[in-house]
Amino acid sequence: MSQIIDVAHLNYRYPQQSADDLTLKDISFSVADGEWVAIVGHNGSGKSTLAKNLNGLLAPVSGTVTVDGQVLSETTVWDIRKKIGMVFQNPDNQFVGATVEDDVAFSLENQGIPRDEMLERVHAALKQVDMADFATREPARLSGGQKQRVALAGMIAAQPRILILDEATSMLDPRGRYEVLQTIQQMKANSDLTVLSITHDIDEAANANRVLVVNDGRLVEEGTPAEIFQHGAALIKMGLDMPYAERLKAALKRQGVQVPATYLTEKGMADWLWQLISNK
Ligand SMILES: Nc1ncnc2c1ncn2[C@@H]1O[C@H](COP(=O)(O)OP(=O)(O)OP(=O)(O)O)[C@@H](O)[C@H]1O
Repeated sequence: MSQIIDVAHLNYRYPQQSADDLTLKDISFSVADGEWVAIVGHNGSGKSTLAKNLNGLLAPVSGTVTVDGQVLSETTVWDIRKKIGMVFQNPDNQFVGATVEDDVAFSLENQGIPRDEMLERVHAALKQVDMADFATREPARLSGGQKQRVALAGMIAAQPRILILDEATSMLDPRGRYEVLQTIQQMKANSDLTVLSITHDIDEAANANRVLVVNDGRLVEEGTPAEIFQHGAALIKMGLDMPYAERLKAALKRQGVQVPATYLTEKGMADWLWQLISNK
């Protein structure tokens, strides 16, 4: 698989920081075309700053960001932004339309799509996030979770090559989060979408092909969800919750039950428990 994102030795500092201080410290990683990568880490570790460096909202002190073969610079930034859809934690700052449908349509405006097709795509996207009934409402009057769904609908309609989700499901309840993740999976199945999701949600991270852990501006771990979740209680130090299967294992261990040392999914734990019970 070819690389769609390549970050090399990225250093970033905010203007008000002193010259010897950095928010992002020598970050390097690549993302393959079509991959789903989760970025996890404590509050304030630099995840959002990293996301904003990827589409040129912030410019690094040194290091390079290459997207789809183009090195990010003042001249390539507009080309690159067309390929990246970003959904932030607080969608309020992203709304531009007077109504929900206008807002979703705005994401398509610069693509020169005929009006009929545009309307079709807007309504299909709103339906996918279960917001079709709100098409003519004012975005400002929606709940936090509904706003996140509308922001996601904008990205579904725009069909970017790369989707960056910055805590984009944080205001949804577990069911809503599950539905949105299913929608993104579907988007991925229908196109060669690459997903980068910044999240505290363990299920969102578990859906990824790979997990990157950021701590104090540095990339400190990288692995498959299984490799990362194997860290058990140390996950909490990395800014992640423990997956349900790991919490269950810890509780069984406290009861004196010998549990497998390797990471198991919920299904893996269920199979293991079933075998344990059947053999008694
Ligand atoms: N606009 C800004 N100006 C100055 N410092 C900032 C700015 N935005 C963020 N920071 C600082 O940069 C560091 C990294 O913040 P960032 O928002 O990237 O972290 P994060 O990992 O995304 O956290 P969270 O999970 O809370 O969103 C923090 O110390 C934060 O206070």
